[in-house]
Amino acid sequence: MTSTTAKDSNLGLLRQYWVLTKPRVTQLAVFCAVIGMFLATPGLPDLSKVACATVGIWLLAAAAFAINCLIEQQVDAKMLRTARRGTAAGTIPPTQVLLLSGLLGGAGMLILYRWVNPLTMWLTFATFVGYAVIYTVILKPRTPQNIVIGGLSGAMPPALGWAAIADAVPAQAWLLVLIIFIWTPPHFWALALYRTKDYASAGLPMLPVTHGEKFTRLHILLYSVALWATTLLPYVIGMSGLLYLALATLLGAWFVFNAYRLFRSYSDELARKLFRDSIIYLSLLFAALLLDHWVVIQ
Ligand code: HEM
Ligand SMILES: CC(C)=CCC/C(C)=C/CC/C(C)=C/COP(=O)(O)OP(=O)(O)O
Repeated sequence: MTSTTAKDSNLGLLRQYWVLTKPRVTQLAVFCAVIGMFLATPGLPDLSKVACATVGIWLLAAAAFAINCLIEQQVDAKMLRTARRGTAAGTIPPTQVLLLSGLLGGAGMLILYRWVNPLTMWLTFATFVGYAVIYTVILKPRTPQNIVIGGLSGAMPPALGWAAIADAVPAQAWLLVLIIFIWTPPHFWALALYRTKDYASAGLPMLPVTHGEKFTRLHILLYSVALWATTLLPYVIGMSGLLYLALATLLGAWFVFNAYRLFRSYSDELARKLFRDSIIYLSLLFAALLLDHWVVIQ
């Protein structure tokens, strides 16, 4: 092998490890955690704590995703979307994934314990167990409510961020958790609709597989309306101002309109669009919380 091809294949392998950590999901989850950190205090938070908490939460999330890929290697191999993962394709040995997760997770726990606080470490560890064990092993193969109940772990990032700065998780932080919790079903079921065949062939009881496409579209719409209402609560309880209220109202109207379009008539294209929009929606909603917070500080 020439040195260029050796370098290329090393890069290829590194990329395969990187993919196991589901980097884009982690980015948005960590973004929500960081917003939690900035909202946790009236002024600017201690930036070195923000940096350590961000790295610690990132590392534990990456470890959780790698473990999920390891546990699901056979299921992933049956689905088009996931079959290329190194764990599913058999190009990365399980022992290496365990080692990688142990190292990332261990480093994350240490950073959170030593430079953030034990509360954040334990909450992030509980989130790790909630996702990698309770969701992946217990709920996902058993019930179409898997992503609703398991969604609690995915919704935790703002509470983790808040705990990192305030060393406590007050009601305002739990409200942000509730928003992501209610956002998760439309986010996931939109994807599950255009990937129904994949999930059916892997034997996973996702809602469109067990209850059909129409029932799923209705539930996406109902959750989207509930989400719109829930996102107004930060203003109602006085944690955000009029700027947030205006932005959340507009974003909610846009998201519900898209969910309604999908409810009225189904196409894979519309479902794919709603899935993509769900990510843009959550990113902008959390950005709006921060923007509003800063306007209040000025
Ligand atoms: C139980 C809860 C959740 C489930 C079941 C779920 C499911 C999924 C799935 C299956 C994908 C893969 C799409 C693909 O491969 O094309 C995905 C993508 C994504 N999810 Fe979620 N998700 C959940 C929660 C979350 C949370 C809490 C966040 C962030 C706060 C998030 C952010 C994202 C992002 C950014 C992507 C896009 C990844 C990409 O484009 O590569 N998800 N989600
Ligand atoms: C410790 C810590 C902060 C953990 C992160 C928790 C978190 C953000 C979970 C999100 C849940 C998620 C992306 C599930 C993906 O579904 P899936 O696993 O069923 O997707 P797949 O079919 O692509 O494997």
